[in-house]
Amino acid sequence: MMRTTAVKNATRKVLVGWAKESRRYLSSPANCKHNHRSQSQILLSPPLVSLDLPEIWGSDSSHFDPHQPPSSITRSKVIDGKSIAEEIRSRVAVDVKRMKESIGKVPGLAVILIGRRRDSLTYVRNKIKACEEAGIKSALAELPDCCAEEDVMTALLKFNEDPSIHGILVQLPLPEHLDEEKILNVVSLEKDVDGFHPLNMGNLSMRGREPLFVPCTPKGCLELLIRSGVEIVGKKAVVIGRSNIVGLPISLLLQRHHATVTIVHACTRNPERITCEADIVVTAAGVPNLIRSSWLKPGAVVIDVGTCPIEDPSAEYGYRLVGDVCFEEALRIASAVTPVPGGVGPMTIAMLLCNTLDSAKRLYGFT
Ligand SMILES: NC(=O)C1=CN([C@@H]2O[C@H](COP(=O)(O)OP(=O)(O)OC[C@H]3O[C@@H](n4cnc5c(N)ncnc54)[C@H](OP(=O)(O)O)[C@@H]3O)[C@@H](O)[C@H]2O)C=CC1
Ligand SMILES: Nc1nc(=O)c2c([nH]1)NC[C@@H]1CN(c3ccc(C(=O)N[C@@H](CCC(=O)O)C(=O)O)cc3)C=[N+]21
Repeated sequence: MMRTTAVKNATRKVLVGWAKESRRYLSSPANCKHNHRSQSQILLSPPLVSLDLPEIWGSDSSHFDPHQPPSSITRSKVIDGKSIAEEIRSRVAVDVKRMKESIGKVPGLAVILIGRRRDSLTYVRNKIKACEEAGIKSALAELPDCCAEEDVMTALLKFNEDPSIHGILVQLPLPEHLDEEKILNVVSLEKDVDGFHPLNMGNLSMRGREPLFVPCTPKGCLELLIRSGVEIVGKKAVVIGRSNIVGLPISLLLQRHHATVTIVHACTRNPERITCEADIVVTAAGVPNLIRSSWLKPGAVVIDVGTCPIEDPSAEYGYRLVGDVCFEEALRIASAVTPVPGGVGPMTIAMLLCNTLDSAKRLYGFT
């Protein structure tokens, strides 16, 4: 019963948010050329975050943060994902505390880690540490590389049924012998904080529909753009990569924010000619130094999702991460660039905490 009310409230919230955003979009002078059309003809992007984050998902890409003075929207050349993520995480922590004090519940995240890939171990460690710092409960199921699909399903079903768990993440990539599609299909839709369930992805891609969760990395990229004051409406955006978990959802999100989006992938001929016309380049290819200065238009904004581990015995864990972008070259020509590390990566984790909190709020009808 309580659950039904909570879901109804959440639905109402989305609708109210949608209507509010519609009004804002239609009344914005920048969009007045649309005003003669009927509202239903306009692709409106409703807010995607129902956490009490700033109203940053508005269709006009302008953002408003009730906790920050407007002067905080500054454009520096290096987009500092680490500090933006820290700010979001501390606000999640405040909300978690408020939830605990008022209803005696905290959000819970379960992570399923299969095998011992070095990078996966680091990411999972970081996610669990971030949960602890935000007051979110975490549970880790570690399975050996050679585990059977059934073992994964058992762990998944246990978390699906556990009322103290509001988010479930199956760390990818999985070992070769496991069927990723089959496994991700089993994650409860209401706990799919990664947003990888086909129904969440489908709703993200369809006009007029709302996913319960938006994938963390794509959401983090948009958050970085919006918080850095980058205008998206009507801009030419190029996304490099079309994977289900990064490239595709990023392109869908940019489209929801009214960018004109081109997708570049491994079979694209002459990608450089396409990227050098873009106002915004989001790259998620996993190819170190793919993006040279000749690939960029002067003044472009560059979001580097790529994280390639490169052997480095002098680094703490024996490797360091490099992005897709030749950072020094990009700095010379772009108006803003995200670094690797310290750009999109920390935002992915911050968005995971947001989605987990959001999930718990939705379940308990807590606002
Ligand atoms: N910072 C973060 O939080 C995260 C970072 N990542 C990183 O982002 C990168 C991409 O991840 P993911 O999407 O999972 O990787 P995938 O390998 O699944 O996808 C890579 C995509 O890039 C395309 N691609 C590969 N090489 C080229 C090229 N030379 N030119 C143009 N396109 C190319 C591929 O094209 P095609 O489809 O034709 O094969 C594919 O669509 C990786 O480095 C990963 O580590 C991933 C998740 C989160
Ligand atoms: N189900 C699932 N969901 C994911 O979101 C997911 C995944 N599987 N598999 C792997 C990719 C990769 N990913 C990153 C998360 C954080 C950083 C991150 O925090 N990076 C830090 C550095 C990390 C470090 O090395 O210490 C940075 O860029 O500054 C990077 C990458 C999430 N992924």
